[in-house]
Amino acid sequence: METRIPRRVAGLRGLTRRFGDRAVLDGLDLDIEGGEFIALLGRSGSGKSTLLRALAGLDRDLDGELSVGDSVAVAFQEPRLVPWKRVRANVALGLDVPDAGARADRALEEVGLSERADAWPLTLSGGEAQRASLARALVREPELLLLDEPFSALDALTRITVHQLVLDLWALHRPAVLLVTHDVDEALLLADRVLVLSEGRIAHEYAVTAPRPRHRDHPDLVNLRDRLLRALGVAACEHPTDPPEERR
Ligand SMILES: Nc1ncnc2c1ncn2[C@@H]1O[C@H](COP(=O)(O)OP(=O)(O)OP(=O)(O)O)[C@@H](O)[C@H]1O
Repeated sequence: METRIPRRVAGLRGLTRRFGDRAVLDGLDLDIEGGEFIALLGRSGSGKSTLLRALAGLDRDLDGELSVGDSVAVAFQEPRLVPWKRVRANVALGLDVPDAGARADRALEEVGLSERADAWPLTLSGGEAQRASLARALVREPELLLLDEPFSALDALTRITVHQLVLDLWALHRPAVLLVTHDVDEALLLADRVLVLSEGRIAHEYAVTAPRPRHRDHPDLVNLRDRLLRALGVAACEHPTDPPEERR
């Protein structure tokens, strides 16, 4: 019988990041296994982006142990496309292989953006630009894909489409994903594991085992949403006996 041995793509032990006197990350431990989809929640200023920058190798002022493979790609909240390069060239940027153009075309096809390959970034819609940014991250076939609130600027309908796209791409390429988000429902719809960052550490961790595609009314998700909101220090969902003016 074949047993799957999880492959670790990142391991952090006692990771600490100080800004002046303040330790924003304070002895944080985290392991990321190959192929798992993690969502990272935390109050504003809790250090989510700081942790992501550490994992991306963009911050060297760290104490503790940080072991991350070379194969890491990041997509940020704003797509960060180079305006004077066409979409295909943006996707292929820094890709040092002979068939970079063909790979970029394949990645653009996967995100449904083939028709915009020769467009200038400024002519893309928000959703298209975000898909180009995903193609740029995925063309590197990363073992670890870091997503820093990539959906937060999208309108609700585009967001649903891009959620599905990310799940499809994840199923196809199976990178480990660490998604930073403010949105509890987004975390529950997408991730296998939801982490809450607080006081510089992973303070809470929840496994999400509901099968995909998920619906937000699934009883497991309703229950987890309540627990997550409490962990984040937000009042849990409205109660039928609440006075009307206190309801959302
Ligand atoms: N370069 C810096 N210099 C000084 N302080 C910083 C720097 N970068 C981040 N910080 C501080 O570290 C804390 C964590 O910031 P970070 O951006 O990681 O939080 P976050 O959880 O991603 O927040 P948000 O959800 O609002 O995006 C904040 O208080 C921030 O002001």
